[in-house]
Amino acid sequence: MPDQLAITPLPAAFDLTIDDLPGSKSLTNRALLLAALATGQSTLTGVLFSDDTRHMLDALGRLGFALTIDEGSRAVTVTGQGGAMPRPQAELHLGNSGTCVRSLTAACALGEGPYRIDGIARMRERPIGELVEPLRQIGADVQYLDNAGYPPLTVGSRGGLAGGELIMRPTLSSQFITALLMVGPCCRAGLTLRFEGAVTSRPYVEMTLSVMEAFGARASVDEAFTRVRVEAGTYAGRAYAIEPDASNASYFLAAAAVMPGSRCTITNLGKASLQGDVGFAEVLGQMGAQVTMSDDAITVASPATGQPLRGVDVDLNRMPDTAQTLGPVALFADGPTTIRNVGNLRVKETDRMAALQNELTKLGATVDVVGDDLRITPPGDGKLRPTAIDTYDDHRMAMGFAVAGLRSPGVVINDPACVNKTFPDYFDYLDRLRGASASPAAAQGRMG
Ligand SMILES: O=C(O)C1=C[C@@H](OP(=O)(O)O)[C@@H](O)[C@H](O)C1
Ligand SMILES: C=C(OP(=O)(O)O)C(=O)O
Repeated sequence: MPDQLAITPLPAAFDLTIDDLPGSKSLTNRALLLAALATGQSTLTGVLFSDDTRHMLDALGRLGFALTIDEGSRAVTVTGQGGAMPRPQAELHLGNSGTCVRSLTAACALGEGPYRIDGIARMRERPIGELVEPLRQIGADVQYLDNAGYPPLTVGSRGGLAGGELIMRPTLSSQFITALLMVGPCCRAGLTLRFEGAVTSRPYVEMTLSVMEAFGARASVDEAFTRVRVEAGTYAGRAYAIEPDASNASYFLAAAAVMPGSRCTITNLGKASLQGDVGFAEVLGQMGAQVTMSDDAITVASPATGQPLRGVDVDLNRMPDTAQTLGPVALFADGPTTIRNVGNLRVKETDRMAALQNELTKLGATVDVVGDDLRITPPGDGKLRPTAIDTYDDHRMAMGFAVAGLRSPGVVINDPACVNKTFPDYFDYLDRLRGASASPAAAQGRMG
């Protein structure tokens, strides 16, 4: 990919159905790890192949699990070892993948070790202490190799994890809870987590429990979501189909919302999804976009003729990865947009609060960060300033800001290859909108 990619505005409205969106990163990495912890073989279909999932595949290989990878048909077969780690030691390099670093730190605590876990420079700035402390309490030996509370680290245990009950105060990332839950069945006494306070990014924890149950775990949650109990037991290998990635669907749905007269449908994703990010379509709906969602399809069309997008005041704690989709959409609204309760954006691929503020400001918006909230006021004259967008090695900066360039001239994406983290073919999919922008349905302005 080039160092910079100019996004040219679409020539006309588009009408497009995407029925082959690549698989979910979150589901792929959960299913791969649970398949490895299970007894017997699992075949996963709809697998995402991107940097983050290649790190998981590579790690499982280094840990000694047998994998058969068929990238062409998006399938992976994993031979599980019933909760055992085939190799007693390994070195894992996990890039900037939070899902890998957190879940593999917990899983490696099942083996003797030491297993060494590390990532790129940014990963060494992403905290992990809120996972390490509870892991130590249930029998893991974790040593920080550089800075306390951050990778790199080594992990292992003498004879596995005891389990029992853990009190969890609010964490910066739900991935710590996910990591603990996934090893829950392999703990001698099972695992009970008691949450003191709200669980951040909660739909991801619910997703974890759903995938665990699909692989045969027994788990229960109370109605108020203050206690989760996972029984000791064994995961069972199975065939598992991975859904398309809902976070990555958000960019195409956003494009339909901002491009007058346009419509986009994503299939195999809808109300029945395990991914909280399907809720982003409803945020576009609150802004005035026309939204329909069935069990297995989502359609978003721009507001009815003559209606502008409205600014919105929304809590995105349940779907933080969509903040970088909403930010650029907010530029086209008729008033300010407030994104609330997203403080943990500061510890993701980059400091996403700062990155959003910098780049939206370059495009002409006024952006105020107040505590864990972001307030975005679009340019007063309604026109975006042509500019090169810095992406901070963060795939979602590239993907989200490219949407603005579909409507407004002069948007250039720096380092577009950063999309490889979760969506290597992103710009090819974006070109499909261009291809569909002269389609007869769109040209007739069917969406009003
Ligand atoms: O569990 C997961 O698969 C994820 C959880 C979220 O992280 P946080 O819980 O840190 O918000 C999300 O941002 C990330 O992309 C994937
Ligand atoms: C935050 C993200 O990734 P992770 O935490 O898994 O590195 C993301 O994909 O937006």
